[in-house]
Amino acid sequence: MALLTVNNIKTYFYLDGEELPAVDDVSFTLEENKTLAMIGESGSGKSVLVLSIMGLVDKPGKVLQGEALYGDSVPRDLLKLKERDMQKIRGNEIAMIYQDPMSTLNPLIPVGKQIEEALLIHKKGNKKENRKKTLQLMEDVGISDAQERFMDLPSKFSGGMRQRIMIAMAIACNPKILIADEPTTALDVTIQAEILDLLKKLQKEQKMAMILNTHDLGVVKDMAHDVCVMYCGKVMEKAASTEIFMNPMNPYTIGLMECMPGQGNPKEKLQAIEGYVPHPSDFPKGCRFSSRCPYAIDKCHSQLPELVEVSPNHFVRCFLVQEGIPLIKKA
Ligand SMILES: Nc1ncnc2c1ncn2[C@@H]1O[C@H](COP(=O)(O)OP(=O)(O)OP(=O)(O)O)[C@@H](O)[C@H]1O
Repeated sequence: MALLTVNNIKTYFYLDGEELPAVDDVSFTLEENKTLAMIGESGSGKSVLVLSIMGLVDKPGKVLQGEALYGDSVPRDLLKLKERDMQKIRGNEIAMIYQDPMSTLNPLIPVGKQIEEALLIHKKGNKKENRKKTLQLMEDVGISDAQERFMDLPSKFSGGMRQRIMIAMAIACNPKILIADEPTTALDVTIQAEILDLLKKLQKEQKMAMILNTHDLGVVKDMAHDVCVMYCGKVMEKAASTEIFMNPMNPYTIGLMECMPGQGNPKEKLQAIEGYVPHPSDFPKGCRFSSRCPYAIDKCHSQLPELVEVSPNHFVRCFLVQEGIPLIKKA
């Protein structure tokens, strides 16, 4: 069942007299207890999208349109809630973790106190219960000597351990949705796997739904039930994860797959998508990927394709796919 239905969100930034479409008409559904991965290179709009849903976009940004219908029986539009009501949901029913734990953790306050604070803000229990719950949360996220480490400052912990503390804060109030924005990007590869395993375990135990922003298809394959591929503020492809990996259709998705280690002959050099993600002030006139797409035809440079359901629950934004034109790379 749908827990969050996002319809047509547009979030633009206004800088130096220019209008910058960071998130441009994005829609998706997050199912209860499921993980939806948002994948795309840096600058594709993943962070701005989740900040828009959380009501955390500040000037010069503005959410111009859309709805984020949250809840299963009587859904409420998060974008229309008063800040006071949104505060009750943020950190309580919908929690977020970021790439850099130090941007969330206060360096001057012991970690145990910070986790406890997350419970206090939402008035969860009395002092004694909260202390017990905090120690349990620390154990749950893999800090085994919780009692001894309760009063330690964040600086006493490694990057991976800080991320565990941030996860403990995020899950303290048993959120229904956890938004993880590049949660492992800043960590060593071995630690990344541990944090992802932890998120997977907690999601199952706590029956949370999760939105996972990442630029790493390996993470998507391992974690996600559903996938949205984003590029330059637009959804390029959307389907169940198994379908995306078996049958990627959009040239951008195919490009991302070709960059993924372990896809082809291990002796061969990894492919890369040529060029860079354009800045929003410089998006191509037609399909946003047309300036880098190895298959682009004339039409792709002048018209923007719609996102079309090409098979049940598989949506693709590409003229070639929609018109059945075979993808042939230009020499
Ligand atoms: N405060 C801001 N002012 C102006 N432009 C912004 C601001 N925040 C984001 N943007 C622009 O919005 C676009 C989308 O950025 P966003 O951070 O959402 O991308 P992303 O896919 O999450 O990438 P990353 O993983 O690097 O954060 C980018 O072009 C970015 O430059």
